[in-house]
Amino acid sequence: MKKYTPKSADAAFQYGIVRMIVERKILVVEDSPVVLKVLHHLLSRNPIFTPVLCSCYKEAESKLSDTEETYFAAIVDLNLPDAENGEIVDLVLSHKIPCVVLTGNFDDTLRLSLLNKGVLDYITKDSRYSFNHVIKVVERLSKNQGIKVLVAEDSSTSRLFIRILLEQYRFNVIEAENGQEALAKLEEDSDIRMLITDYNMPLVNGYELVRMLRYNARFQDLVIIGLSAEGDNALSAKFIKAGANDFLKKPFYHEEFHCRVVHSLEAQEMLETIRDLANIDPLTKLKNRRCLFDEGEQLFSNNSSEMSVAMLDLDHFKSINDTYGHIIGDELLEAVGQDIRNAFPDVLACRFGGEEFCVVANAGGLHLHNMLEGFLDGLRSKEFTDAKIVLTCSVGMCCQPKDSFEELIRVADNNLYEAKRLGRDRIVSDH
Ligand SMILES: Nc1nc2c(ncn2[C@@H]2O[C@H](COP(=O)(O)OP(=O)(O)OP(=O)(O)O)[C@@H](O)[C@H]2O)c(=O)[nH]1
Repeated sequence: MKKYTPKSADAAFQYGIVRMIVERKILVVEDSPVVLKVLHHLLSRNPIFTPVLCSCYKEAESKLSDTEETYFAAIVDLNLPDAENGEIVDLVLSHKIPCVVLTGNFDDTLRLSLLNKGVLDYITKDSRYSFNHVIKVVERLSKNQGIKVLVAEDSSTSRLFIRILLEQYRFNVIEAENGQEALAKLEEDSDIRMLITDYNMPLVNGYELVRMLRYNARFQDLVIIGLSAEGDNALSAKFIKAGANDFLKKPFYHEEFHCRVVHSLEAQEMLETIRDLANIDPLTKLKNRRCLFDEGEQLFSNNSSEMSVAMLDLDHFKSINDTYGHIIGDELLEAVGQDIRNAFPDVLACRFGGEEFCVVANAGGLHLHNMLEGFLDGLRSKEFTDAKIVLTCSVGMCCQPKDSFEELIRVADNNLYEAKRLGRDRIVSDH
């Protein structure tokens, strides 16, 4: 069974695991006040973006001359009143800022020349969806920054070309000269999210590499794109049958390259979001009961003799709901979820149901007992919400070896009832 961990920074944000927000300034150069207003509104909806608005070339030039400021990306109107021939694009690119071009009319030749210059996208202002598309491109850039891509390719020229294309989209790129080196890098660095691999490589070729990776459950979420020189028409199917997500024939046009890279990544991210939704309790942001049993059984099968389990249940929670209402009750559960994540950082901590939680440690009972004491002390000394509500919690532990994971839970649950019977706010353990 698969161990669940949120992979993307976005998922981590969504589930409240990452709290720090990094501000990213987006330069917007556009002479139409209406378009400026729309872009400002759309960008401001994402808390990490700070739009910096300019209505002409001169204003943008002056902003960019301030060397203290760094811009994450720029959205520019191609035809400005004081720079009618797209000079703004060269200005922005000369500062090495990723640039999205907005234009009033579509011109295929101009579009190609701009993309060849290194512009990320060329978008016509023909409907309100165009502006959403611009924001999507900038958001994608922001996500890409945290994504490590391994390029496995024996030709240094090709490797460099692919690196440049990926870095244009702000991916974090690492390289390997052959399949064997790629495999070693993937084994040692679990942060690599995507592999772009050539077919013809010494030692281990791209096809063998993909097959080896897909045999290993650890690499099931790795996004793989195969590359090959022109000629072998059967190769694309071969790569995809071996488990690659997509395939590109060289020489490829860089817009197609980016589309395929982003498309494959987004498909994978969607899958992970669905998995997050299936595994994380939305209120407490703790793993849910189904995840507890999946991961708990796995821990048990790896090391059943050194396993300890605790069941935690908030005391008199019904009277808190009755006194303050369910909304406040929910706020408390949310805050307790955060406290549990903080108090048990390296162990499996889940919401078992209602106001009951379960913590599973792959270690002896003493270690878990100490962590639980710390958590209960923290809870007693805290006042929740404006109503200064004090919470306590009863805990049942099972630390003696048992025949199954379910049996560990059952014994911990019995001890929890004993803790309640003895007056609550305490730990009852079998150690
Ligand atoms: N607000 C809120 N309340 C919940 C949620 N899940 C369960 N509860 C409430 O938790 C309370 C649990 O009550 P009981 O099982 O009677 O236990 P208790 O009042 O905590 O008493 P002891 O466990 O004996 O200390 C019930 O009132 C449930 O409605 C939830 O998601 N939100």
